[in-house]
Amino acid sequence: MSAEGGTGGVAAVRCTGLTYAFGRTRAVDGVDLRVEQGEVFGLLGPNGAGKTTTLRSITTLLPVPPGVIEIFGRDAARRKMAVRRLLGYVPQQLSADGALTGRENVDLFARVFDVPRRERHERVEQALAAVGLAGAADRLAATYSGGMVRLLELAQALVSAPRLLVLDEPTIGLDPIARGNVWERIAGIRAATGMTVLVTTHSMEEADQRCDRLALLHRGRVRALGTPGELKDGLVAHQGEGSPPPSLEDVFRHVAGGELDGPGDQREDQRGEFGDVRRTRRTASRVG
Ligand SMILES: Nc1ncnc2c1ncn2[C@@H]1O[C@H](COP(=O)(O)OP(=O)(O)OP(=O)(O)O)[C@@H](O)[C@H]1O
Repeated sequence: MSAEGGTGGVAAVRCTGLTYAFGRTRAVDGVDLRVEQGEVFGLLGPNGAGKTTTLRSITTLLPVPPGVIEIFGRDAARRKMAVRRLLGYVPQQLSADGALTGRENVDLFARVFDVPRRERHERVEQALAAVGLAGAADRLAATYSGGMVRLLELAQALVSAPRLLVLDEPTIGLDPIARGNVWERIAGIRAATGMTVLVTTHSMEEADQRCDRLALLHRGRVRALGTPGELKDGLVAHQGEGSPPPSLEDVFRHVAGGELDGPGDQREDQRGEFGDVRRTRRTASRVG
């Protein structure tokens, strides 16, 4: 394996020295990442670490120079439209329209993403079925629960049959059953299609159980990279045998905790919580 975890072959995502600044705020600061085809890759880190900015760069929503991001071998700057055709993106912000039915929402995405007209009907039905919403497809999205809205957004992202599904905090604000349901659907679709999944989450439990590999971002940089097991073993090696088995949360506190806990000079927006964030998307109410 290379330092970025590569095993050779074309990566689903390759970032080389990705840097992005909003004015004087350097949100992402030299990120090198390689996501292999077919894996579920988790981006973790405290609030303000640069996760969303990284995802928005990868999905071509923020401009990056040539040579910095490649998606399945296509340069994101030079071949933006070709890259967009390979992607499905579920952003943190609500992307479903409460005044439309579930089916109409998915159909809208099929049109926007240029799904060929003769395939459109079938692809919309397949996407709704894949997330378990076929039975609710004729209801207005405004009547959906928060968990159903997230599944609808997943269907919207899936309707273009992406090779890479990018999810920004897909389970935030959902109860444990709805969270499990979203992950089960993602796992099922991935098993059926071989799709690559790149996801951000604040849930250590989900990262541990659902992701093949993880990158911990802190202040715009990758501070740790590996499988959940490798990251925990690394902490054992550092602390020495005999310490209690570490959790992923322990790993993260070790990597960035000193800075997070210290008085420091951090801005409020860069102070992080490694536990579940309390903020929720309040999806259902916002749809209404
Ligand atoms: N549109 C913007 N304008 C100015 N600054 C921004 C903008 N978007 C993000 N930032 C800043 O960039 C940094 C990284 O933000 P980003 O949203 O990428 O972090 P994150 O890891 O996704 O955080 P969270 O877990 O809270 O979603 C933060 O300091 C943030 O305040």
